[in-house]
Amino acid sequence: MGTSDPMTRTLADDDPEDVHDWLRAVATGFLQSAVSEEELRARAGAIDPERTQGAYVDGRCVATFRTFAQRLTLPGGRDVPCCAVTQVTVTATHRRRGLMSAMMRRALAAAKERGEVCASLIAAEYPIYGRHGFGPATRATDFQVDLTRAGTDRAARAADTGPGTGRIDLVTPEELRAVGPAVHERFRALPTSAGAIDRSARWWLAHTGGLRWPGDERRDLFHAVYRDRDGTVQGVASYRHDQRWRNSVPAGTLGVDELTAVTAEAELALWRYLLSVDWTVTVSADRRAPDDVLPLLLPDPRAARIARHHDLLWLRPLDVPALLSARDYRTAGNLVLEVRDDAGLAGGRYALDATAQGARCEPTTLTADLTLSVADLGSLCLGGEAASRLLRLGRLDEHRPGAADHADLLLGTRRLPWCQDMF
Ligand SMILES: CC(=O)SCCNC(=O)CCNC(=O)[C@H](O)C(C)(C)COP(=O)(O)OP(=O)(O)OC[C@H]1O[C@@H](n2cnc3c(N)ncnc32)[C@H](O)[C@@H]1OP(=O)(O)O
Repeated sequence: MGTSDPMTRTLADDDPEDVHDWLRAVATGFLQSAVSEEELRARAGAIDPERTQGAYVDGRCVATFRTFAQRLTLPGGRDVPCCAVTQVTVTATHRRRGLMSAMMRRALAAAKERGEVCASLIAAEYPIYGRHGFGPATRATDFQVDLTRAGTDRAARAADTGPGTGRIDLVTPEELRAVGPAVHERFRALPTSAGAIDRSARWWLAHTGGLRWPGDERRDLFHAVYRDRDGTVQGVASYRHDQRWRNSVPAGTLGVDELTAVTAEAELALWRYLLSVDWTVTVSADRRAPDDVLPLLLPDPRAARIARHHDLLWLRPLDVPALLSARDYRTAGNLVLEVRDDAGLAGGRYALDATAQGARCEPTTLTADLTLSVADLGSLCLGGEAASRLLRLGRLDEHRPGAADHADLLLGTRRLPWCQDMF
């Protein structure tokens, strides 16, 4: 067994075996025992060697860390470049020696250098990333709808989308690949889509079964689209069905994998469709917005049980002026924030001037209204957390009475920020 200290490096540009070794280490880090050659080939396509770090001991990869370029939608519908962090693993033999922290520091510095406005990730466990300046910025709700209690009309026409409106069509994976990306891009640009992230061509390929490997447990999805009266696709939904029966009676669960709608009409029509599929007693819908309309669509909203309510997207501001200038605010107003950042990446005092025409945020010497950590700014910046709640916890310092309430008025959003995609 080697005794040398781990050496951290980015992957080689021109060596597929280097990438494959790294992917095997990711699998080990995530406690997956074996990876097929086919899976290695399929996964390798996502990897940009320059943005991928590995730590090596005697030539063996013991820690992994990867980032990729992402676009994040802010309140108001504009998006900013973001550094998405993923596949962070340290093999059990080498954990708690600072390997992850060292790779994180390097990745955040590189992101700042590239001009990425913040970093994002989905945290496996809550306590890992706060110390690196990440705060939970969006939450998601997993609903389980008991159709036997919901009071919905099971005999109604499945695709009844209402008088004179559009229609639901089931489409093939290839058809979804053709129409889905444009719907999602339009969705991302809506003023109410804060927290949405872009989907690559690879994302659509994986979602529609174009990237598979043996042992992949993803079940085949059905894809439905909503077309409005003019034939324009305004929403898409993908779902699976477990086809369960008990004593000759349907006992199935329809699992909603995703639902993205550009119009309210499309959103309602797609939900009505998903709630009406025969052989179904339970509709499960994971990672929905906490303020999704789903429960209120049911005559008995309590039939939509909340199975889980959890943090999803975590954000780490890297460029406070760029982040706060690009979003819209609920009302006009001024706020001076003192941001503490132990890593020295985004700290400083910043003046925000929000108007109906747009916002400006720049470094200032004015007296601060609030002092907060960069991680708490990550939680507040999309409007998914309240400054007044953090104040009650003693996590913010208020230098002007009412400043936290004023921050809530400015930063709060009509709809909660929401990200339904895992990465
Ligand atoms: C975005 C994503 O990819 S999420 C996936 C994260 N990966 C996993 O969960 C896979 C299993 N776990 C692991 O691979 C590792 O334990 C990691 C990646 C979570 C941490 O890697 P390590 O190299 O052990 O972390 P590192 O030594 O840098 O820890 C830094 C600090 O964070 C703390 N920390 C690390 N992991 C955890 C955790 N799971 N819970 C609580 N604290 C933690 C450490 O105790 C340490 O604190 P200290 O500086 O006060 O001593």
